[in-house]
Amino acid sequence: MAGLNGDPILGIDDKIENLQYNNNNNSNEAIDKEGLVGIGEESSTCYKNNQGGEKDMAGNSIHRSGSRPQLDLSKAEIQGNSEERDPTILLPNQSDDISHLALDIGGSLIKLVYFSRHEDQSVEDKRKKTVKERLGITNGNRRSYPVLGGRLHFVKFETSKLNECLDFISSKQLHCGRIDSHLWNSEPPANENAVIKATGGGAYKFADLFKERLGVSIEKEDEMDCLVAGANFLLKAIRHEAFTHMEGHKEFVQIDHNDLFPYLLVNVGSGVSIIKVDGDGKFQRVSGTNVGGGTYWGLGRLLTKCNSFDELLELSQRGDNRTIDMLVGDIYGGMDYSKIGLSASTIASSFGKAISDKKELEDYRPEDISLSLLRMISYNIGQISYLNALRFGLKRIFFGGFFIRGHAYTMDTISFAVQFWSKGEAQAMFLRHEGFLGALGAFMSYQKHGLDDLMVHHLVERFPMGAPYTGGRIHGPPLGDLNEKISWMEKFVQKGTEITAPVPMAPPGTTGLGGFEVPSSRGATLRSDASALNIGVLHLVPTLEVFPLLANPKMYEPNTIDLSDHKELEYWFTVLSEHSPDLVDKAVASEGGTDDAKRRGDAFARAFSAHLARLMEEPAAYGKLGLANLLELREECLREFQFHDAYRSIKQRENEASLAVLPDLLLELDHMDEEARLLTLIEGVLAANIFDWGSRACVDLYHKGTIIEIYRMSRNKMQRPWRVDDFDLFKERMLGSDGKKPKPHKRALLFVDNSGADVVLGMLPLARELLRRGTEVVLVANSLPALNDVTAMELPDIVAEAAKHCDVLRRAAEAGGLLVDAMTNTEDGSKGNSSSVPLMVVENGCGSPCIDLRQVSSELAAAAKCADLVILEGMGRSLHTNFNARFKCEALKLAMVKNQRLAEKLIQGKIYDCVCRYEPAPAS
Ligand SMILES: CC(C)(COP(=O)(O)O)[C@@H](O)C(=O)NCCC(=O)O
Ligand SMILES: [Mn+2]
Repeated sequence: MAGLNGDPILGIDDKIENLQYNNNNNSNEAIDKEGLVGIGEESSTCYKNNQGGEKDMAGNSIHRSGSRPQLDLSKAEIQGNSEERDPTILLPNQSDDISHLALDIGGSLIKLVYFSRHEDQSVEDKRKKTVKERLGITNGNRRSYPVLGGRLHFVKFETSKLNECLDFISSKQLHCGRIDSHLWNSEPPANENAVIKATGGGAYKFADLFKERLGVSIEKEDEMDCLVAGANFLLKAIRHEAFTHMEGHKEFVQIDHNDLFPYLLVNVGSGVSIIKVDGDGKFQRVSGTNVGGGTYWGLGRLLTKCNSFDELLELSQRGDNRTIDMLVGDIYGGMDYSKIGLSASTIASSFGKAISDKKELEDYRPEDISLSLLRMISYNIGQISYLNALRFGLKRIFFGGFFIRGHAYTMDTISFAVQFWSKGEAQAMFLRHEGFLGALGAFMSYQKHGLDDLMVHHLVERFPMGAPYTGGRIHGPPLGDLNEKISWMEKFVQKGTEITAPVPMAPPGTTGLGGFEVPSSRGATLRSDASALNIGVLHLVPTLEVFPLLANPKMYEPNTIDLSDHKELEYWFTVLSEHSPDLVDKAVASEGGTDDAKRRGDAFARAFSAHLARLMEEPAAYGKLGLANLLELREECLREFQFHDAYRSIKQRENEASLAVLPDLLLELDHMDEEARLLTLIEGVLAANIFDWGSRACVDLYHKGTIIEIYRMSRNKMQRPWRVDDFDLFKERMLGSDGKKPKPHKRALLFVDNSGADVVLGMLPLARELLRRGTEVVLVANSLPALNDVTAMELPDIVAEAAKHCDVLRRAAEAGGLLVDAMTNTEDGSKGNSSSVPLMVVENGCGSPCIDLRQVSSELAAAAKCADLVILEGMGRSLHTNFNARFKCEALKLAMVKNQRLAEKLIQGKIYDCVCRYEPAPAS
């Protein structure tokens, strides 16, 4: 390569000589390697009209309790522009004492949904103020009320342990109706009139106890109303909520919000309710059956002497129902009854063999009895549901309720029945939050906290981080503060127990043949406590938006690597596990290496490995799992244990080193002609992407040489053609052909990646080139630290340093409001050079090495509106995610592949190969 290949760049060696990662000089060759009542008997049909009023079948009004406390709307005013979408509504007379806790108190479980408000940690720094002014964002589309940023938590307790639940509510002061988390530590406020919404039989049964213990009144909400409200909310607002389950295979179904109604909701509790849902608050209980979960558990207990529902389910796993059920083959001498499409293994009569067997109850294995019962009840529910779907011409049936509890075999059996009877016309679907439908619905009944308006992109589901977690079970409620978390971890370690998820049980030897056909996932993924884990914590971030430049947001899938392939999951699991000790070292060092930091580091390592193990066991536990989620999990977990920036000092060191050589690089670039310069700039971005502390291969390299040695080697390896090389196309767009000068881009969004050389010697010079051509440049950086990625908070200082050496950058930074101090210092107070195109920095809304463009910050969304070029840089942002993303404008994806397996898989290349993918704007 011309220009920087040889010596000029060597001239800067001496300036950063001391900035070695390690004093080993043998570096030169290194780069070449590498969640009922027995409703069935209840028959009242309730139809709620559009206005929210309810009538029974005779048309009588049903009392629906008013919601207290309510919002004080007096003196309410819209802040900012009332024309604007979702303006902020100021409620000056409203205190925050709105209860944000709701319960579903069932016969066996208490489900609790509560909301905790984020402590607003966002700092309105100078950069944000200026960016907001420049982009015309008045409040970032943030509705400070009624929807508040915070977290929605899902917790459950056994009803027999009601006292634990009351202690939990009390310890978190959830009954006080306060939403400010910091108040949890202060004196509980008076709550004489406090009301908690609750549904389920226990809302009646235990109302006095709640008053006695917590001083709160229980306001009962209708169970059906709640189920439907909860289901509608989930289906509209939660990504990957619904899934099908056939032959052990779980597949998420994306429901189109505009095409959700009508559907059939089958709630399988003790009894079964079948509800036709036509819209929000519009539903009818069209049928039900008294043969439900209570029947399975009741009969099962009598017949097997089991002590719990879970035990009974576990027994079924090892059962063989052929010993009890009468099969078609038993009647037809082992033959199929093919004329009417029944195979020999079809159950002709559940428990039918028991009539002819001359055996007593003791002669049957409890395992076989349990399986036979489970199949009988599941098939029956599936069949009745299908018949009701047929009655109303419905294709979609959602199953929920305590009987399902994420049990693979139950779901398979129900699915099979629906499919068999409908001949594939109707589809059985299940809900990840199925256990929490009622509680969520009760929560929704608090009038106007605005949750019903939330959209998928406002909710980020995260792994339940803080709960004591062992053996694949979450033990009790989530832990509140850090000390609780750590001390739990320590206690756990003292007990000498390993924190690992349970090893999935081996499929039983007997096959249990004898269904319509044989559901193949039988027991293989049975978890005694499955429903407790299938959900995360929902982070409500009302400011998030869909990136406006996505060509097709509905089809957009951020992840390139599909982790539903188990081999792939295993590989990345190993990569992340092996990286963990090094990460812990860095994290502990970043906090001064104190004993407290060490304890936290230890706790982090255990919590992270437990989460990884859990996901290995059930990858779809929290919805569809991609590599980006795993990488984000790691960062979230670090933050959970209060490691806010593990690579802080490394980033500083690399920034300093790179800023020291920047002037020489700029000088060199300025001596090149346009074409050579553009090539050198792109090479520079690709080469500097090698400074990646998340890649094992790269970290190994850093132990072998200085920053500059590595940088130089990397540049020397930049021979074209790169493995993906669209440079010529990009060049033509930038410089033109046949003497024709193309119009410069109006605004370019540069998604920057790592600190140090990556941003300073790679992306900033490229930004400078664009600025020079009259293109506005927006540097898009992370909101929170992740590995050694540069953040939007850090970037203005880096730009300011660089601007000291470069007029183009200085003028643009001034025009973009980045050099605020510099501007206020100018004598006439003029806002920089008005003729310069601005350079801005905006945050992307994430804290991960990857980016999911369905959920970005409002400032990025605003900045994107008039952009015509998107440049994504780095492996996380342009390969792990967004490699296949299509935009409404031109896009350039630049990265060095620093992982052999990814190189092979994605670009049929090898480690350190480069990607320069240019995609012109689609024809409009
Ligand atoms: C975490 C990363 C995506 C960061 O890469 P970057 O976006 O900084 O280019 C990358 O380092 C990575 O995929 N690391 C894990 C694979 C490995 O160690 O080989
Ligand atoms: Mn990075």
